Amino acid sequence: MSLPTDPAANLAALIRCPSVTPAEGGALTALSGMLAPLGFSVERPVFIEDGTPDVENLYARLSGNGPHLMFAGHTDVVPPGDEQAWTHPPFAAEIANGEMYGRGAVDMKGGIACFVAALARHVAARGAPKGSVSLLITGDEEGPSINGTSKLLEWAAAKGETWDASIVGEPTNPERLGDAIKIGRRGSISGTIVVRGVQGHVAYPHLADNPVRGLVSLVEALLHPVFDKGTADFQPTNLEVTTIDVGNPATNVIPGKATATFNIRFNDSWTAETIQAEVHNRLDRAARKSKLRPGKTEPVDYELVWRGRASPVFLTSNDKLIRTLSGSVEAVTGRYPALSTSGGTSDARFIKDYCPVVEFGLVGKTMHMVDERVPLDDLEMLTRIYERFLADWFA
Ligand SMILES: N[C@@H](CCC[C@H](NC(=O)CCC(=O)O)C(=O)O)C(=O)O
Ligand SMILES: [Zn+2]
Ligand SMILES: [Zn+2]
Repeated sequence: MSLPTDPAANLAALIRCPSVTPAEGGALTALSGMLAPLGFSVERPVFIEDGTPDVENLYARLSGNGPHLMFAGHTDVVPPGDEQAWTHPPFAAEIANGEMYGRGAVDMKGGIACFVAALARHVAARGAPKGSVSLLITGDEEGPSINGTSKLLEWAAAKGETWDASIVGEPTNPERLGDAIKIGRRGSISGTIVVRGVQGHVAYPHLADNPVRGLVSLVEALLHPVFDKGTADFQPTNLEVTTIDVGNPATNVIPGKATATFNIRFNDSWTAETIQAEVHNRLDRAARKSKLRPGKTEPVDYELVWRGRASPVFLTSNDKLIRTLSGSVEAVTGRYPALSTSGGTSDARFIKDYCPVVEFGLVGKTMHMVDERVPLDDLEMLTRIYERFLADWFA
């Protein structure tokens, strides 16, 4: 039986599966077909929760004597957007000028394709790894992330699975392969402020209470001063207001209600609880200020609703894992990668509760864009990095 040693062939098969989140789209079936000849046992649990789409996931395991390495990632992809705007169709895996085009090429079917190719080459050259390898692949990373990695980890752990280390194949390099591995991520939390006023006539403001005035004071208090200036390991905390909604079509009516939603990316000077407390303090102080509400003595009538689950900030401190992966990257690219914690959250935030986790994948420049694409040379180089890592880790 032929082994899936060619990362470009693996990736083409995956891209041709239109697995726009939360659809499986055939991608997990294609992946199962690649893993079976390598001796993996494959399970595909579906997780469900009210109010969220059902999602199919994959857990594949190759058992051996020695440490257990988990490769984690996702086969779901973001929608292609305007398909006419693509130079090559988003689910065709066409190659032009040495690059393969397609949704998921770098985020992150490409990482999965390379890891499978690396495993296949390892098995072909050296036989089965001197330990256990599992692939923990979700179809719910680009979606709500409710029926994906977190439930898959719980499900596998409940069956007695334990892991010694994990590598996540998300794109981590800003410009060139070898730029950076990710050893942590900032936390994330979102909230909505609802300000209630009194609706009335614009020409009779003393009879009304404009909630927009109150909301502006509250939002200003969240934007200044900055939360911190960054830490040794992380970028500064940033808060972005993502939408302000009043929905008032009339120009002569003071509205009765105004809302603002924000998202905070916080570093390790905070926890979800301490950043929430800071936000509450700032809002309470600002609610008592009357600068924008002359004549009003009562505080702004507001409610703060936290949305969804907070993502925790985390930093991996396992030197052996970081040094092994960095060494494998250097051995193939000639460059020692920076240890980065920049960017958004990833499913590593769930894995860190089970074992040390680091991330390394392709160059992320075109992820989520029209014409997402990957140089074939990068696929080959990432495969060699993963193959080297497998050899180094199990050594
Ligand atoms: N949909 C999920 C998580 C959203 C995760 C998203 N992460 C990225 O965009 C990764 C980009 C990078 O690697 O820097 C985010 O940070 O928002 C959820 O809703 O929880
Ligand atoms: Zn991704
Ligand atoms: Zn993504």
